[in-house]
Amino acid sequence: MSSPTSSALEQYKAQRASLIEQDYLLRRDRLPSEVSDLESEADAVIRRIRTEEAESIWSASHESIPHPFPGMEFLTGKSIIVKTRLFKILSKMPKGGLLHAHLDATVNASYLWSLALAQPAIYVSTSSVLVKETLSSTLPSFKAMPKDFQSAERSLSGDSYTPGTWVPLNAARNSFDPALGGSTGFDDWIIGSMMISPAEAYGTHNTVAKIWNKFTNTFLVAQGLTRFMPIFADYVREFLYSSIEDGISYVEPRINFLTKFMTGEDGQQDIDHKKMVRIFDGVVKEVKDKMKAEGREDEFIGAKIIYSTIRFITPEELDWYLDDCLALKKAFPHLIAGFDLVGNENSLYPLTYYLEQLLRFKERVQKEGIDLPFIFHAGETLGDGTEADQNLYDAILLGTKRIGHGFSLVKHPKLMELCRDRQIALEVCPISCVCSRLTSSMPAHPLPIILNNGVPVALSSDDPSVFGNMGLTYDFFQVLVASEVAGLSTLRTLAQDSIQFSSLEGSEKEVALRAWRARWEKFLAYIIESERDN
Ligand SMILES: O=c1[nH]cnc2c1ncn2[C@@H]1O[C@H](CO)[C@@H](O)[C@H]1O
Repeated sequence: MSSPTSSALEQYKAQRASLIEQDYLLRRDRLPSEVSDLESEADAVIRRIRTEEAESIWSASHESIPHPFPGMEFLTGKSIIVKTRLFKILSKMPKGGLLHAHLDATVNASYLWSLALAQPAIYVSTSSVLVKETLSSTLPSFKAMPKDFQSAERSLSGDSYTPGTWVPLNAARNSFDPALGGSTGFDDWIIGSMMISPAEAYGTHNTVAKIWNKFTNTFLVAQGLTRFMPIFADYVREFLYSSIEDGISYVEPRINFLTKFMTGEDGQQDIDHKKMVRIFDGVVKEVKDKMKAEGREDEFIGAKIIYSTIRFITPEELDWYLDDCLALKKAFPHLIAGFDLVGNENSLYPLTYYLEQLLRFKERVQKEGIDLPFIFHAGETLGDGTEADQNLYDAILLGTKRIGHGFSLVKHPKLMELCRDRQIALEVCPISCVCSRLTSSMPAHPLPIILNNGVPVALSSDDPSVFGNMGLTYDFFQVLVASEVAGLSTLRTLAQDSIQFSSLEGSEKEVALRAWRARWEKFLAYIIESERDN
């Protein structure tokens, strides 16, 4: 066989370099022309650490983690992630906005538990007798009771316990059967009921349908605690401060308004949605004022709420929630950013089920000149052509401002084009996708396809208290280690999109972007400095 001529080889190499260049120039995760010298230097540091750690930390043997690799399934890989220098560096990164998180799943479960233990009004019950074999699958229920409530029981775990009876929380904890682990076993049981463990996600519940059952239960448990007014205010405060601590400067949580009343301090269920939003507003103001007093106002721009209810209600009930959302928007115009329907798209009603109501609402807000867009979950599914997948068509036709998840979007060329042309951002939640069994690991996640087709992306944590991916550092870490092309400009693009496509308005957005840019420059300097000190 004769070899190619040297001119043919040279020509091929030139063509190859040009093709790579043309391809890279179209990738939003690269954009080489925008990079400053400082960013270029910091990027080189990040890449070197990533390569080194792939060969050191990720190639070492770790107890009970048989095949570690960068971007591996999160729940098992987390204990390795926190050992890396890359993680420490990313924890200092200014992340921009958090645009997709369900409020009831935003605060560390252990912290929520400590808030609950400090409330004597809280009672606990179970619907069946507790035995060792079924403990982890038996759910605790919580309820705040009025002061004069008398309980017939002091223990959940004794033979005499009648299922469904309310027991004071601390009494139940102190008397918890030693055979079930005593008070430590009690704490572990409760916290385990609000989180997803690796054994559940990758073993017992290793399908989308099974993990959704566990996932839904975590909310049932947590909401018994978070929707008690004295806890609610502390919860929101902790959500804001822990986000700020992680470099997040703006949050846009989805709040589930399905339940019409929250329980007040006196144990009466009489805190309506208006009072609840007023509490939220008060905490946001308090945190803003405190940050300002500390000269740190550039670290926290504020918060807005995406009003949500669950897609199992009837169309008639939806009318009530839409009216309620509109009334809240009128009372708190600076706070209510949009409307969404949440819950498992694979098993609950599709958007088309509510079409009449949604179209009528759209017309009404337009007529009244109110800015209250839909910000729908859609396409959070492995389905192709299923109702869950087709929610993408309806979300776009109904004028959704962004798309929550949009995991199946990449299968639809026309919809990808529309999202790019209309700049409909996707709220991409990588760790959530891994935990909810949509993808096995980060290298298999379609994020680069979305990004490089010009669709804006706001990287989000979704349900951090359930998955343990508190803040946004873990999600940014997974993105950075899952691709050789990804670098600091990828992270910068994602952070900038999260502000650009937030519900912040005109001058608010400008202020947020300006503050973020200044912090980004400091972050670059910090990376370079940390390398010198290392
Ligand atoms: O990723 C998600 N997709 C759809 N619904 C969700 C997701 N995460 C949480 N919720 C839903 O939000 C409600 C709590 O406010 C719960 O009903 C939960 O199922």
